[in-house]
Amino acid sequence: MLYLIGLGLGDAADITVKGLEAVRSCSRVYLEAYTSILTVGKEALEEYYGKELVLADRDLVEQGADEILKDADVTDVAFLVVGDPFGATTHSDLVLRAVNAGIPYKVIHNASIMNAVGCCGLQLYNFGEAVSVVFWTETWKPESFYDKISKNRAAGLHTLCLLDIKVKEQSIENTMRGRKIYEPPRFMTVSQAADQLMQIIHRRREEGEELGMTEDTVCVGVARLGSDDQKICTGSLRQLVSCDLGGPLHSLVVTGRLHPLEVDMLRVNAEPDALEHLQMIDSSTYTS
Ligand SMILES: C[S@@+](CC[C@H](N)C(=O)[O-])C[C@H]1O[C@@H](n2cnc3c(N)ncnc32)[C@H](O)[C@@H]1O
Repeated sequence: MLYLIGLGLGDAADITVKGLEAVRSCSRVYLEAYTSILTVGKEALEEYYGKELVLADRDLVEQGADEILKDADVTDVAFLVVGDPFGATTHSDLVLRAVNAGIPYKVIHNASIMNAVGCCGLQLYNFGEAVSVVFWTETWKPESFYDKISKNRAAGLHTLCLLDIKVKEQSIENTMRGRKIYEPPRFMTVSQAADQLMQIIHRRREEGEELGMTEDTVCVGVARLGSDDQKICTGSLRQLVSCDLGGPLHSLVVTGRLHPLEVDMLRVNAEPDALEHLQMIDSSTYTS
């Protein structure tokens, strides 16, 4: 049996009882290590589970799936995913490979950033399509996430922006020379994502485009949701450029039309200036 087990968002103890029992019964346990991270590392999980874990990077999952599935028809193998196994990244490829190989599989769910983000006070029903914000380079500055946010906002919907994670990346030079030297891991912060959005807004304003959001749009930055030191900060996009929410992982929410209850909830974690702004919002007409 292949078990896909969600680990939740906080620390080692966030695994469900059902998940923990499955982990302990498996002969091999893989920890997916490239789409999300917990605030604790592999060793802390090993100690808590009483089980050795094999780190599964992108190469292993995408090119070495046969190794993960080996003998899973006669023995139990676990594939651990931070959050929920089907939250944001679906790992459908691994499931389809198991199905095609006649290997039974079972999913043990857990909290995901896709639903935990509700703790910021916005109603999950009012979210549109989630987007990914990637690190810009000198020569590659994609803006498609802004267009999706604008589309959501035009429909009155909020947008969850998942922020880039770069692990086991190589510089172009090292790749070209065939050297296996990796860059240190990087995790995009709320401040960096807000800054990229501000740059898009400025550029599009100069081009005379009608804007889907502005520097004054109310946004929420969240960090390390589910952990003891989670942070939530509500402010205008401009304010979030200078916020420091600490270590990874971060997500940014761009609000759409706000319900009065959502405004009340947003006030709980609002920056002082944003508080004034929120007080002025007439939720039925809010669009800025
Ligand atoms: C591919 S998604 C996460 C998928 C994961 N399986 C889940 O269900 O949560 C990874 C992104 O989610 C966001 N994220 C994940 N965990 C988070 C947390 N605890 N706090 C804030 N953002 C988080 C970050 O933006 C991160 O880059």
